[in-house]
Amino acid sequence: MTSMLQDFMPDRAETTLPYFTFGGARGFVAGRGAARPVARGPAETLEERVTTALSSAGADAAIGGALPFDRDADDYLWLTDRLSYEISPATDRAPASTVGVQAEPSARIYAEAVARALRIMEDETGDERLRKIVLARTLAVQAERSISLPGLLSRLTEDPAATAYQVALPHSPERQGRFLVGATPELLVEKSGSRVSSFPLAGSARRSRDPQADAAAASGLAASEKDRREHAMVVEYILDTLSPYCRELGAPEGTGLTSTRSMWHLGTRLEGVLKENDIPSVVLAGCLHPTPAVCGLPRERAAGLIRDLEPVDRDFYAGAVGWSTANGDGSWYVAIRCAEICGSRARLYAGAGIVPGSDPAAEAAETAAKFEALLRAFGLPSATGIAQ
Ligand SMILES: C=C(O[C@H]1C=CC=C(C(=O)O)[C@@H]1O)C(=O)O
Repeated sequence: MTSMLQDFMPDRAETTLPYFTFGGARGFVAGRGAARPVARGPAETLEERVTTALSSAGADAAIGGALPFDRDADDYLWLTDRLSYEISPATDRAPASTVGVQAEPSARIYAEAVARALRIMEDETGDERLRKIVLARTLAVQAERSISLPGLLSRLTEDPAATAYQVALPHSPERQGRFLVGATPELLVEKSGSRVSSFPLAGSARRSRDPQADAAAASGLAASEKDRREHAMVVEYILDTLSPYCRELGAPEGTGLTSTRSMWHLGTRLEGVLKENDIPSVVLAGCLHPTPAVCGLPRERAAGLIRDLEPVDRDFYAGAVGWSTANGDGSWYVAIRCAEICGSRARLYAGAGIVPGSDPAAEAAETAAKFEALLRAFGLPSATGIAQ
């Protein structure tokens, strides 16, 4: 049986799917041409593996793909001999007609896990105490037939505030032709020459179709002390992690409101100037991820608890996806608002940051709101997963 992955393996003609693709309404960057996999490994060895791969590559080559949530798990990157800039793959094709949606875990069980995390935070003292954890849940979608990736990606480009993406994931005997497809509003790190930037998001409110209710949701978020605390931890962590690489780094505009079609967020644009221009953007992404926007603080403590409290493995959700050219320039995004697609099955992921003062039911509702962009792209009702 021919897998979807085989359809775009290196030796085949440039046919359907690129190795990785990122873009929006204005166009796409895609990895094309001859390609080979970068040796796989954990975050610790990323720089060494990337340097080796690029040492034999041409000036137009690029590395792109996905870093998993777990820093000890193997990443999945491709070295392609060129990037191509393409117009959006506009298509009316519906992704698929869905036949079943199952919340895993249910919103109720998720809220219980949030309550447990809050109790842990309350009970702990000292520097190593848990200060923030991001807990996620999933929706398992079964479609009638194979899900159309161009159809899904095309629908995801409709929100100009997000970067739509599709990256190949490693396949196993049971799961051939897997992809991560999503539309993320969160830039992990971008490098252009000596300039580096990041746009961390944390702190959320669901948007409303009613303009008055929408404005109230925005001003409620801007005034929320809990959300500002949740956000500040991410900004501080990114500043601390990037500062050894930078001779200038700051947040010139401070923290403000930003929005996608379905969510309001607190966001802070960080801008810096690198000490060394040739550090690959993928290496910077490897240092930063997973930030407290998707993991927590302290990072290792939160990652361990996430493994205990979440019943479904995150795999590449909440990792990083992006591309890096031969001279190191490129863009890496936080892999959120996404679904893992494999044939006729999809698994949607959404998480929410928990800090002292969080309310379990409100966090469950927030994850439901974060599913909305993907649900809309699938043509499913936005209420799916709220009460399940
Ligand atoms: C973890 C996710 O969102 C992060 C990004 C923005 C706002 C977030 C929040 O308010 O909790 C999360 O930190 C997700 O969408 O799965």
